[in-house]
Amino acid sequence: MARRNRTTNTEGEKEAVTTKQPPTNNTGPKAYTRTAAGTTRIRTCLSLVVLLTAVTFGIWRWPWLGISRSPGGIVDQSESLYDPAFEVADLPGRGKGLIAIRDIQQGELLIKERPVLRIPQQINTSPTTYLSQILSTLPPSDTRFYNLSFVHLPPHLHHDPLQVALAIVQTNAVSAGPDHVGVFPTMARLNHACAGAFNAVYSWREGEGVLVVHALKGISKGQELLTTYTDSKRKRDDRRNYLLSQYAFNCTCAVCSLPPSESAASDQRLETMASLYQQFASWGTGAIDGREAADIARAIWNLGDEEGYWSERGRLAGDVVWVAAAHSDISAMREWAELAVRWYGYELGRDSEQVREMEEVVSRPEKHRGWGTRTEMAIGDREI
Ligand SMILES: C[S@@+](CC[C@H](N)C(=O)[O-])C[C@H]1O[C@@H](n2cnc3c(N)ncnc32)[C@H](O)[C@@H]1O
Repeated sequence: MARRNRTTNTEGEKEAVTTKQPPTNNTGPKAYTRTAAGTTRIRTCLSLVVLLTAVTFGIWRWPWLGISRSPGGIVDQSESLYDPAFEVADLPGRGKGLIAIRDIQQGELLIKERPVLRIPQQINTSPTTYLSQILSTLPPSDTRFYNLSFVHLPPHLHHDPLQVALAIVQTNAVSAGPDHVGVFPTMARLNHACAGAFNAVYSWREGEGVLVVHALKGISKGQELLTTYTDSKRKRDDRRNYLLSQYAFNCTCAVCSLPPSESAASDQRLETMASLYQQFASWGTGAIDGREAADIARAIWNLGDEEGYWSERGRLAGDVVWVAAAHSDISAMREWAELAVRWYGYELGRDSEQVREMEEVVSRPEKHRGWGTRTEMAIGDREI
C-alpha cells in the first residue's frame, strides 16, 4: 500500500514520504479510503459523461496544509473486539505481525481504531518541524507511535527522534481521508502479501473518524493477517522491486513464491485483470456499450476466481450497477447491487455507507443518479 513521493513544502524543503497503498483498480493510485472504495474509478471516467465529480484519492502525496490531530488511537471495544481475533506476535524475518488466535469469518470486523496521529497532506512548514509540534501533544505515557517499526533510516540518524518519527510515518502511514494520512498503531502491525495472498482490507470512515479492517477471506487460527501495501495487479518482479525499495523487504508471500510456470500464469491473469479494468472504465467515454462493459466485468470476476484475488469486488459490482442504471436495466441493477452488498459487506463492513447505498438501489433502482442517462439496453444477466 505504498508509494514514495517527493513533496515540497512552502519553504522549498524536500522530503521523501512513503505511504501505504491499498488495493485499487487504478493503475497508479492508492488509498482505499471508505469513499475511494466505492465507485471511484469508473466515476472518474463517467464524470466526462454524466457530470459526476471525479473523486480520486489515489495519489499518494504528503502535501502539507495545516495542523490537524485526531484523538489518539483507540481500538474500539464496542463490536466484535470483545472476542479478540488476533494477537501481535514477533515473526522471524518480518518484525511483528498479527496472528489469528481463533478462526475468523469472511467479512468480520478485525480492527476499528482512531489514528494516533493524522497528518494533512499539505502543511506550510517543514515536515520535521510539523512532526515535532504534533508529537509534543502526545502524552509521554503514550508510546504506541514510537514503538512502531521503521525502515530506510541510516544508523547514524537513529538517535535523532525527529528523523525516527519521520521514518515511522513513512513506514506506517496509510490514507485517512482524501486530504490526510494517519498512523494507526494496531493496523500498522499488519504485514504485506500480494494479490490472492492477502486476507485483510482496511478502509477509512470519514464520518466516524476511524479506520476499520475487515477479513476479506476466512482466516484460520494460527494464520497471519495480511493486507496489501500496493496495487498488486502487477507482475511479480514489479511488485517485489517496489516492496524492496519502499519497505525494505523481499516479498515471499504465497503468490511471489509460486514456481516459475505458475508465477507466469499468475502474472498473466493479474495483468489481464488490470487491462480489463481499463477497458471497463472506457464505458464512461462511450468507447464500449453497456453490454460490453458487463461482459468485461464478468471476465474480471472470473479471473479473480482463478487467481483468488477477491478484493475490489464490491466496487466492481457497484460500477456495473451504474452502467445498468444508465441503460435503464432494472433487473441487472438489482442483481449487481445484491452482489455489491455482499462484497462491500466483506471488504468495508455490513454497516458501511456503500452497503447502505447498494441496498437502496435494490429497493428503489429508478432513484439511482445515473438512471436513464444512456440509451435503453439490456446489459445481460449477471451470471456470476
Ligand atoms: C507497516 S510495518 C508492518 C509491521 C512490522 N512488521 C512491524 O514489526 O511493526 C511494514 C514493515 O514490516 C515489514 N514487512 C511487512 N510485510 C512483510 C513481509 N511480507 N515480509 C517481510 N517483512 C515484511 C517490513 O519491514 C516493512 O517495512
